[in-house]
Amino acid sequence: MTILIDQPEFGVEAEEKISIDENELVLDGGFVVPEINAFGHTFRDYDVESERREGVEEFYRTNHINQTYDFVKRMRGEYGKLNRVEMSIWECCELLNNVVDESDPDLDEPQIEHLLQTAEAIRRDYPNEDWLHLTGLIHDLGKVLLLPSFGELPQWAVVGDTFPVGCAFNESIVHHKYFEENPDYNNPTYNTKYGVYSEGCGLNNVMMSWGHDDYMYLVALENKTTLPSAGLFIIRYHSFYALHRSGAYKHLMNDEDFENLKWLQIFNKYDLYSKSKVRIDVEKVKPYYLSLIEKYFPAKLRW
Ligand SMILES: O[C@H]1[C@H](O)[C@@H](O)[C@H](O)[C@@H](O)[C@H]1O
Ligand SMILES: [Fe+2]
Ligand SMILES: [Fe+2]
Repeated sequence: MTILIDQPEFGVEAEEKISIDENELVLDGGFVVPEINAFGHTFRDYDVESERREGVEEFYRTNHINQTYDFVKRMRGEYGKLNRVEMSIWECCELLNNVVDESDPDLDEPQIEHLLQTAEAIRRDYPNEDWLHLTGLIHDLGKVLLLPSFGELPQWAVVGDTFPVGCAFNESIVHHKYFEENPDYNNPTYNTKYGVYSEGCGLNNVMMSWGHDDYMYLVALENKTTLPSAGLFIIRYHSFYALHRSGAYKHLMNDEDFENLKWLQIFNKYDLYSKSKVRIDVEKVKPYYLSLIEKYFPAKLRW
C-alpha cells in the first residue's frame, strides 16, 4: 500500500495526489495532528486560561447538574416521536450555519465549517470509505436542537461531552466535580458502578446524557439510513470521551461495541483535530456530499 498525500491543507485538491491499493480496507492516512488549536492552546485543555475557558466551565456546570436519568428518559420519549420538522440532510447542514457551540474550547466557527472540515479530512485519508465521509458530515447535525423549530433547547441539553446516566459518573469526565449537585449523584439506584445496567449489556441499552449525538442517532435510525452500524455507533458516541479517550465504562460494552469502537477512535482524530480557521469551499464539495446523502438516506427525513 502506498499513500502519498501532500500537506493536508484544507481546500487544496489533495485527492488527485493520492495513490492507493484498492484491496487495502483501512488506510491510516497522512493527516497531521496539529499541536495547537486556533487559540494557540493544546486541544481539549479545559483548565488553561483562554478566551473560552470561563464560558465552557459554566456550560459544564449546568450540564452536569441537569442531566439526570429522568431528564434523559423524558427527552428521548419526546424527541423520539420525530414530529417537528421534515427536511433533507443537506437542508439541515445549512441550518447549522447559524449555530455556535458554547461547550467547545477549540472552535468558535459556525458548525457547518466543522462538518465539512471533518468530512473532507477523513475523505483524504480514507478515500474508499464513503460512509465514513458522510458520517463526518452529519455527526453534529443534532445541534439543530438549539434552533426554535426544534424546541430551542439550552446549550447544556445539546452539546458537550456525553456520559451514561443511570450509573456512577466516571471521574474522567470533564469538570467531574459539578456532578455533586446532580440529584442522581446521591441516589443509590443510580450511583453505583453498574447502576441500572449489567455487565456487557451493550451500549445500545445504556441511556446517554441527552444531546445532539443521541438525537441524530435516533433521526438516522428511525428514517432507516443504510449506513453501517459503525456509522450509527460513531454518531451516538462521538462525544463520549470517557469511553473513547479514557477507556471508562468498558464493562457495559458487548462484542459489537468493541468492534465499532475501533472506527470511533479513527473518526475522533478527524472530528477533534480538523477544527481550524481554514474554510472549506462549500459549493465545490456540495455535489459529492449530495450523492452520498442520496445513497444512504431518503430524500426527506422526519426530525
Ligand atoms: O464541545 C464539543 C462539541 O460539543 C462536540 O460536538 C462534541 O462532540 C464534543 O464531545 C464536545 O467536547
Ligand atoms: Fe459533536
Ligand atoms: Fe464534531
